[in-house]
Parts: sequence; structure tokens; C-alpha cells
Amino acid sequence: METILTLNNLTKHYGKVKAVNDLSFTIEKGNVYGILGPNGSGKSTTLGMVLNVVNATSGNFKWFDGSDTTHHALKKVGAIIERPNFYPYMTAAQNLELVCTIKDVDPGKIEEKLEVVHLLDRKDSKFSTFSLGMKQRLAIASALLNDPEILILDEPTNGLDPQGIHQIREIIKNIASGGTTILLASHLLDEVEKVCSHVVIIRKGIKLYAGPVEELNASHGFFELRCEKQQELITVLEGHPDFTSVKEENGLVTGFLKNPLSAEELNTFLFNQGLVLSHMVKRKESLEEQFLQLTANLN
Ligand SMILES: Nc1ncnc2c1ncn2[C@@H]1O[C@H](COP(=O)(O)OP(=O)(O)OP(=O)(O)O)[C@@H](O)[C@H]1O
Repeated sequence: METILTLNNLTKHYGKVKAVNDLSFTIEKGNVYGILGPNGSGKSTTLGMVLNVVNATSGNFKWFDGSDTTHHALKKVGAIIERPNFYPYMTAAQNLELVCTIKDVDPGKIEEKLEVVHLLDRKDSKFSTFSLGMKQRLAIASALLNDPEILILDEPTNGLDPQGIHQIREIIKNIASGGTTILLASHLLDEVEKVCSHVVIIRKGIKLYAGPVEELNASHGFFELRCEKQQELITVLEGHPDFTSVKEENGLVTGFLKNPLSAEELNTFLFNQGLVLSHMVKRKESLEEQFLQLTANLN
């Protein structure tokens, strides 16, 4: 696996605010990463640090194999971390020509990149006539002009209507399928689930989970149980090696699994302990429930 970016204990404090706290993770080539967290959790600050626009308080990061200076390595990175900023009276193509001049890249790429974001037929339209979604797509085309190894996007669908959101997500997936690594920040679980292969969940600047989206989804689920001998049931479950935690609410006992366990196995086990269930349901958390559970634990 080729490593694109490594963060080591990256930390940013703004006075007393710990915007990013000891954050470490690695980005491997070819994957689509989502940094997922509620508003104010430190996503933009993290992107700002690795893009050299925010100075880290401590910790460090390394682009690629670390042999290049950050300044030089960033030439292989495409990023949109602010609202797209183009000249309204110039056309899409003219705006991209200007970007090519500034970035010193070949203007011969313009049409190809406009095609990627489905704007080729609007290349001679003025930027001022573009919808918000088209402006965002033009920004993506602009970030792609240097054929970056990695594309970084901060909340790429913010403020767009459902159709605009869908278009952007499809474009991101297409770009990824061509081999470009992607790192996007989002507060939308649904977005990360739909677009990303890997996720780093942060809250208050602290990493809660990093790994494949599907592994987060592959929780072994939980049992909802009811029994006359409620307290005994809780004690037995707490001592059972396959459960990670047990809670009780309104007479219903919920046991969360850390290993696979079938309803039959559990029922037999409990029966042998003298516990006869009046209610038993096995459920699997949706990713959303897991996300809420993860982020709620730090309240
Ligand atoms: N320039 C700054 N000066 C002071 N505090 C800041 C600054 N930038 C960010 N913060 C604080 O750092 C914390 C993390 O902010 P950040 O913008 O990185 O979060 P975020 O996850 O990107 O949220 P959002 O999606 O709302 O932008 C917040 O508490 C924020 O108020």
C-alpha cells in the first residue's frame, strides 16, 4: 500500500479551545476517506493544518513518503476548502485558464476536467450564470487541473439542493474510481456512508474511530431482552464474554455484542442459568445509531 498522508498526534489549540487533539491517522492511495464529525469538531482545522494554512500547535504530518517539503508535495494535491472563488464576469473556461496560469499547469487539461464535472457544454457561460451546484463542480474541475494524487474537499455538498448533492457525490465517486485518492470532511453520516470507503470519526477534536466504513457497519448487533429476574439477567449478561455493555431502560435490557452470538445460543445459555425470557429481539444498529452512540459517549 502506498501512503499518501500520515498524521502523527496532530494538535491545534486556539487559546483554550482544543480544536484538534492528538489526531493520528493514515491515508492510503486509492481510498475515499471521510472525516466525519458534528459542527465544530475540528474537521476544517485538520484539513487546514495538512494544507499548510493553519499552523499546528504540536504533532506533525507527512505527505507521501516524507521526502519532499510540504510546499512541494502540495503541488500533487487538489483542494477546495473554501467557497469557490471565481471571476463572475469570466466564463468557466476563462476562469480555469487563469487557474492554469497561476498553478503553472497545462491549459490543455481544461476541457477534460470540465467533462469530468459535466460542465463542458457550459464552458463558455459566465460564472455569474452558474447555480451553486455548478459553481461547486467548477471548483472541483479547477482542483483537478494538476491531476492531483489526492483531492481534498471540505463539506462538498453544503447548501446544495438534493439534485446538486447527488451530482456532486456521483462525480466524487467517478473521480475515485479513476484512482484518485479522496479526503472529504462532512458532518453528514449519510454522505460518508454513500461516498466513502473509510471514515475517521472525530468529536471535539478527538478521534473516536478510524477504519473502513463497512467495519463500522459490521457491529454484531444487540439483544433486547425482558425477564422476570431483571437484575439477575443484567448480572449474567455483564459477566458474559460476548457482550461489551449492558443497559436497562423502561424494563427492557439491552445487551451489545462484541462477538457473534445467535439468539438460540443466548436463549439456551440463559435458560440454563435459570432465566426464562418473556421477550427477546436481536437487532443490528444502523450506522447512524452507532455514530450517535460513539459521539454521545463524550458528552
Ligand atoms: N481561527 C480560529 N480561531 C479561534 N477558534 C477557532 C478558529 N477556527 C476554528 N476554531 C474553533 O475550533 C473548533 C473546531 O473548528 P473547525 O472549524 O475545525 O470544526 P469543523 O468540524 O470543521 O466544523 P464546521 O463544520 O462547523 O466548520 C471550533 O470550536 C471552532 O470554534
